[in-house]
Amino acid sequence: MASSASNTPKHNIATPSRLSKRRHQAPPETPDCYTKVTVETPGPPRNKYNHKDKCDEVRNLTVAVRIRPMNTRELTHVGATNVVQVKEQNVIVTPQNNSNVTKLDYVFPYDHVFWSCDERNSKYSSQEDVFVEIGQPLLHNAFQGYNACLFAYGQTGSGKSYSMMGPDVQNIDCDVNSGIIPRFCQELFTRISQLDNQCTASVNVSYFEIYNEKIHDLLLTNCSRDVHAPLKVREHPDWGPYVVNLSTHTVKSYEEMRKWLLLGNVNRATAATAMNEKSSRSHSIFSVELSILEGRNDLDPGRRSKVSLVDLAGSERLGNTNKNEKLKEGVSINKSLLTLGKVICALADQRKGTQFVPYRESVLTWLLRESLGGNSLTCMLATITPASSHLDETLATLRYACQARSIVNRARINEEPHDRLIRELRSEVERLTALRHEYERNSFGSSNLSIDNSTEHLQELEDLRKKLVDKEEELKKAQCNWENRYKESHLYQMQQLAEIERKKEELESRVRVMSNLQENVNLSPYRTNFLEEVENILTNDDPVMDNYLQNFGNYLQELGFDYQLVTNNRESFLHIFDNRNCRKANCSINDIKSVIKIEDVQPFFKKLKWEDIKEELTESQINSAMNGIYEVAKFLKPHVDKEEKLRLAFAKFIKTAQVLETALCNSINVNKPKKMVTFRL
Ligand SMILES: Nc1ncnc2c1ncn2[C@@H]1O[C@H](COP(=O)(O)OP(=O)(O)OP(=O)(O)O)[C@@H](O)[C@H]1O
Repeated sequence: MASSASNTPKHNIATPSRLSKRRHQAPPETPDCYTKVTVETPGPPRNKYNHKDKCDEVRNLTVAVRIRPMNTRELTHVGATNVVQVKEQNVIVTPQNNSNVTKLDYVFPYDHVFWSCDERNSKYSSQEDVFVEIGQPLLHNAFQGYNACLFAYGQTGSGKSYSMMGPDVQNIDCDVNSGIIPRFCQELFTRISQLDNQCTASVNVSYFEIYNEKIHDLLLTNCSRDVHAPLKVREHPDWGPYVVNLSTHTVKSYEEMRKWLLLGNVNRATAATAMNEKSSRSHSIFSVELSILEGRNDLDPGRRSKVSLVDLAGSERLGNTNKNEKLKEGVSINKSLLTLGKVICALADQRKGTQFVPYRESVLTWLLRESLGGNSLTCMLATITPASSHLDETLATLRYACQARSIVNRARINEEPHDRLIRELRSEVERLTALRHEYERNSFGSSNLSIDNSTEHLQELEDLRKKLVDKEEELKKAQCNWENRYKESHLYQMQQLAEIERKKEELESRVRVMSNLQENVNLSPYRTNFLEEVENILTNDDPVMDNYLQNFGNYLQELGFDYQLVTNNRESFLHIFDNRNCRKANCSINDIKSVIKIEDVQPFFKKLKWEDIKEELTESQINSAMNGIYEVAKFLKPHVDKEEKLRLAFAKFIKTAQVLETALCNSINVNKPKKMVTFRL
């Protein structure tokens, strides 16, 4: 196997692009898998970005391919051969030649190629080699403040979990076989311990899986994952998509981190499939959040980063799965991977003007949005088997991986703008200081400078000195400004907190009042503030219409009058309406005690004080008028903490307006008996 790998590729090596041009010439017996690779596999990205901007890193996705040894099943397959070879950073696929027709090789170039088929071969890449090449840069990026992501992609059983975690996911102690994740965790703490004494670092971890398009927290200790409700994805305006209520755990040592990793691995869904004895059936995402503060207090600059280590489930060909109940699982896994493929395609095509990237079509791609074409430095590890029996999947994986190399990510150092300014000024000062020293050494150390040259150098040196002094001054100012701004914002935060506390209390009292109020009393933000007082004079009890009053009411109606009984806590009144003459009168219950027979009604009426009925307002008229008052009030509202008296006066105004409104609303004719409200203007 190793020897075949080291064979020099045949002369008919052709890049996939050449092959595609000749595809129509392929003989009829060309196997299916060739025609399946319909999209032209891209060559190396022509405009490879590796441009370091002032604050941004614009970089193509780094793509690595790892080839694992053939397993027993593959070796015992009839006609099994090794069809994959490696030459420098190229993977060469040589299709099996069982006819006389000449077949063409496929050559795929990558950033890293790991040949892990035979330990005795000099090209052999161990777990450590893989970590050094693609794991350590992640750590480096994280310490600089960049988000980073590594995801393992490949066919089921091709070695993703082996590369990411190791041969046994439940025994991840760091040894020669440990995968990228345990090594990453261990080295993370080694590096933290080597940080400057002034720096403080904090590490948080989370671990979840996406299983059948549902998210499950893998770090829940006492909760059965079967009954636990799946978590949801939401989008934060600054951080992008995130998992709601996902548990995160602060870890202070590798030992603590290891415990969480092990717990997560145990919880991860595994099931036997026809392809792989203990195949991982879910996509798992292990995230490490690192915050570094360059000093002991909040004023010192800091940076944060998030590293996502993703072990994708293998793409399962449904035809190869022998259990029906696994069908749904396979479909969901394929849906995520299918969308991942679409996303990779769309992103790779961005240069050609494709705008839409279907991130939202699957949970996986939605959550990996920042890692694919966003604020992250991302690496893809594609794993393959060299066995001829899996040629078509291998070609598909290689094509995917090749295409992914065209994806461009734009990463930012995650820091506050003032931290960035201070960092940039500091590095500028350092650069200028070094330049000055260099100049001084060169100018004064060299004796054979001409007079002209030395004057020129002295002038340049002077310029440098000035520039340096200016920058140091600027840095001092920036630090001072930031300190003042911090104090100001701290004060402001405290005020806001007090205000929130006050609002909370107000809200609680509003809720209490609202739950007691009659449903026909309208509420507005200002109205509710003062309803508690009104509440005292409102009553929910209906006025009692005893027999006597009932009789009197009947008399009134016979004579063509309307009436309305109104009551408050103290006494009841009768409003009598003479609609024919557009007038009304009020009388107390005691006043009508003298009316015993219908003949007594007329003299009783004569004694009443009548007043004209003015046109009644409708409820909506009252509401719109009151809304106008409240709108004006909003503009008049005095500033918090300013002019206490004015605020008091304003509060009284609002209160009065609100009481007035309640009274007006209550005076409108509706079917229900009216409440009587007394108010002072
Ligand atoms: N580089 C390697 N060297 C030796 N053995 C390997 C290597 N890669 C994978 N294997 C072995 O191949 C088998 C399948 O590997 P692994 O479980 O990592 O595949 P996978 O891609 O994660 O599968 P799935 O998609 O089903 O999760 C395991 O027995 C593993 O030990």
